Amino acid sequence: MNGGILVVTAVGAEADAVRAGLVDDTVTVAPVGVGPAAAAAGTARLIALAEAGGTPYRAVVSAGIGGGFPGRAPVGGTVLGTRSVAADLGAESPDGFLTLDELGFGATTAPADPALLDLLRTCLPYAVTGTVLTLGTVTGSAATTAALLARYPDAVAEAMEGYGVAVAAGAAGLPFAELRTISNPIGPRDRAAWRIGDAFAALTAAFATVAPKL
Ligand SMILES: O=C(O)c1cccc(C(=O)CC[C@H]2O[C@@H](n3cnc4c(=O)[nH]cnc43)[C@H](O)[C@@H]2O)c1
Repeated sequence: MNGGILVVTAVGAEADAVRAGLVDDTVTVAPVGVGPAAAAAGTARLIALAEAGGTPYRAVVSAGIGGGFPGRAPVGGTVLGTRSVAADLGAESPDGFLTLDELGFGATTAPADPALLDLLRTCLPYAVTGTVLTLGTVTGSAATTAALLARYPDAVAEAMEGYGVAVAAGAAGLPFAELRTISNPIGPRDRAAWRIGDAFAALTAAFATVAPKL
């Protein structure tokens, strides 16, 4: 895949970690804010500006740190999303959570582009592959962790931006993928368990391998 790749992160420190792995300027890295709304709005604006400037992007990657489901994605590990799912977009009911799809209002799943995902998997054979959840609220209890896994048995990680980035990329007809490195286990809130430095190092290592192939 030649040039014009947009990598969207939430915060500047994630963008710096990605840039530390790059050797040239074929990849544009931009922090657009935390959460799905900031991710969607920021990504859409960057895509539109590039199109208007005559240098459109060829693909979009949502990248950054995330939480890993214990036993599936270890802290310090790397995850590639087969799909990014807006896991809290829907309605509660006495019988359980209803997704937007079930309500008939749209889709909550954004699949990764197969060719882009294949390329990333080839570059990162050590990465865990599976569903990455996008949530507006960081999971902080065993009960929510279990409920999410019951609804999404193939979930490996969660973060707060992937689905938003995917919606913006999809609206522009661009291939999308999500790459996360794991800073913390998902479960009862425990700030002492965070390993942000390890996750940033893994982001740098991943993009050092991936960027020359994009
Ligand atoms: O205060 C806490 O307990 C807490 C726990 C996990 C994450 C946060 C954040 O505010 C981080 C938000 C930021 O980082 C990504 N991220 C990292 N880990 C997770 C996670 O376990 N669940 C969801 N998002 C996570 C996220 O994409 C944001 O950009 C605070």
